[in-house]
Amino acid sequence: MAVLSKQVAVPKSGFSPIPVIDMSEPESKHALVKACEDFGFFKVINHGISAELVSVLEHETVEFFSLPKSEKTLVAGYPFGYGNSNIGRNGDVGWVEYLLMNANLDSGSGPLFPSLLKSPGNFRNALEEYKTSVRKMTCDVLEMITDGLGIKPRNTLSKLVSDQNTDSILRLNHYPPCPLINKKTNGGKNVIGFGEHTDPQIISVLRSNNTSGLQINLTDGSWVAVPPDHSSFFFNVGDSLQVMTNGRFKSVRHRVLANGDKSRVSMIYFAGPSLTQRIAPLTCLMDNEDEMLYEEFTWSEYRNSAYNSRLSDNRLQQFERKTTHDNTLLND
Ligand SMILES: C=C1C[C@]23C[C@@]1(O)CC[C@H]2[C@@]12CC[C@H](O)[C@@](C)(C(=O)O1)[C@H]2[C@@H]3C(=O)O
Ligand SMILES: O=C(O)CCC(=O)C(=O)O
Ligand SMILES: [Fe+2]
Repeated sequence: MAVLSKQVAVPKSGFSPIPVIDMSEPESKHALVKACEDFGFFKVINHGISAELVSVLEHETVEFFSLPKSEKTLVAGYPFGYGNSNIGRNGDVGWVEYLLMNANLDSGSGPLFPSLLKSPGNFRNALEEYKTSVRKMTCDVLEMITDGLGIKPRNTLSKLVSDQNTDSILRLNHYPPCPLINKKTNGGKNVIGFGEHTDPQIISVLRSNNTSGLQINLTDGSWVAVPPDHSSFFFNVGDSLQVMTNGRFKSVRHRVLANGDKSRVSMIYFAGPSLTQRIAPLTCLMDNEDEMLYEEFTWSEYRNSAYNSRLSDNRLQQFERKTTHDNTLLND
């Protein structure tokens, strides 16, 4: 596995500022909107997803990653399939192996489905049930957000990701314990599991085992560790939702640091719209004097441009509009 070892800022420790949203409490909608504005990140509890389903999928995922490398690479591919160390096609590497799958309702598990497993049927069923449950929870969260924003109809956002033909992805990540994290040999430097980035889609839903590593970047530039919680889900605002809210919601930068002792296993559902969906600030969220901060684009255009970029790039920059304020400054 290729290694990227570099000195990274030490995250704040102690009390965790990560907002916790109780899905069984309708009034959480206000805290939800504030979390999207202040952090672009929140943890969801009382979500109603079966712990049994999640633990079966985790078990099957661990089984898959335990296969010999020669077998896993039988399902290697791009953009979907097994990958190891290399993230995307533009030179990014991390201490991670992964399985990326199309999460469309009608995609089935595709030709890359790992039939090499002892019990492929269990893995396939767990994946299908997980995608269905997580998509439903994502729609519930997006509807709570629309309510909190005072937008009607309630499905303004959820309809973008609930369809048969949305461009959603399911990613299983495995970060093996990293022997390079040893103070004597590398001077206590961190090893990057998954480099800092924002997610291009509308919203992402992450569940991991109890191994730490995920960090988010606060608006003051500092990194904060996200305490792992295997029974909860973590949501992060993606670039497309930042644009649709005209910058009101923040697409949070995040990264994963490798762990010296324990493996981390995570599953992330990236809720994306259909390829032809127009992404632009929602006029119902704008006041008369507000200016659109972004040029409009289709999800297909944005996805193509994102997949040609490096992980840490600011992908939205090229879609930012010059505002009257910028033009005034230029003319002064
Ligand atoms: C370096 C890259 C990997 C990525 C495609 C990209 O060119 C830039 C965006 C990356 C990202 C981040 C969120 C998701 O993990 C992902 C699947 C996505 O949609 O955008 C990855 C892409 C990837 O791993 O191929
Ligand atoms: O594995 C994780 O915990 C996060 C990975 C991530 O951010 C991603 O796959 O986009
Ligand atoms: Fe991510």
